[in-house]
Amino acid sequence: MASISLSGVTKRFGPVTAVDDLQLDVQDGEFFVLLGPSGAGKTTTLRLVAGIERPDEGRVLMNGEDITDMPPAQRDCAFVFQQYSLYPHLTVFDNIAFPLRSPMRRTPPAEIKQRVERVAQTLHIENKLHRKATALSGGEMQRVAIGRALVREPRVFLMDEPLSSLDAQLREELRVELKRLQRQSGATVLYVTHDQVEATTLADRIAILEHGRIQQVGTPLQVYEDPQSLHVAQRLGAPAINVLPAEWFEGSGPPRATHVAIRPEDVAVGAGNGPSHFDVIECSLVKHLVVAERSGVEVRAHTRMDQALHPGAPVRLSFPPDRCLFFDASGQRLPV
Ligand SMILES: Nc1ncnc2c1ncn2[C@@H]1O[C@H](COP(=O)(O)OP(=O)(O)OP(=O)(O)O)[C@@H](O)[C@H]1O
Repeated sequence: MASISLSGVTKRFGPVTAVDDLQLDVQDGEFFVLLGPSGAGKTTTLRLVAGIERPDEGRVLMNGEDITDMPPAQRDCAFVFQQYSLYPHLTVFDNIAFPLRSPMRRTPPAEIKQRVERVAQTLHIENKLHRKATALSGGEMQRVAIGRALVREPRVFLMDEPLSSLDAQLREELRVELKRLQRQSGATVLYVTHDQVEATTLADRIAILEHGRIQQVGTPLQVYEDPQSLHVAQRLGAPAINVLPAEWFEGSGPPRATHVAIRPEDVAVGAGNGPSHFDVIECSLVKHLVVAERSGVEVRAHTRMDQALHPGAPVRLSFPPDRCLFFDASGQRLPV
């Protein structure tokens, strides 16, 4: 396994700067997730590490060695794509065995058999090995695609939204399996997603990417609890963090604050009328979530089981100052 570093890496496509002076350090054995919206530069970053793209500026290092000019085949990275690009005319066994049979590897047949069977067992597809790849469900096909990466035991796994084409249940199952496999093998994984649930459950560390730049790096909890910008604060959390007008907090925050944000679980909910009352718009008993409104601003808050609220009823919401995050007009976090 290996560490990966990108140092001052920029990649342009004509007028578009896809990756902009990127600084990234992924440690050996780390599950590192790049999270960001469409067009943020996530796929380009993976392709730069794989060697499919060449940076316009900056260097790519693996285990400290400069690999910027090294061809992809020599980098020993296994790529798993969003679409399971299997060979339809081959069986599951032959699809998984494919990388071991490349002229560069020349693995003996007995070893191929042993490795393919081991990987198939890990992914619970051992009884499908002799089927054609096309005779599988979507979830099974994606397992085969992941198996084809695992069988190689590469230095680094690069995974580009590998679960996004699957239905919710399969995605969850495979997510758990991927994490277990990575823990057991100690593999270095650089994983791209725009799904925050996937990012926070899989990652040892997350980088939030936007416009080709890293906004913040940290463990999921660090990024969730201590976002350095409003953009990052809004990236993690479902329902999303509440953003409230600073006028509601006059005197209790930094004077330069233009936005105040608070997580739904930090809003205190009390029944009844009062000077700070809101109108309930919606409440979900299952999720203990209330949506309330005042002066056109919607606030989401978690309620207790025993709080009987209904649409149209008044509710008192309060925002403990120690749970509020203050941001300036450019969206940067302000110290309190
Ligand atoms: N080969 C290319 N030619 C031209 N522009 C490109 C190319 N590859 C990427 N881009 C542009 O670079 C930017 C970053 O693209 P990239 O695919 O890395 O984003 P992403 O974060 O992976 O997005 P998505 O989640 O939609 O896959 C986008 O504006 C995209 O249109």
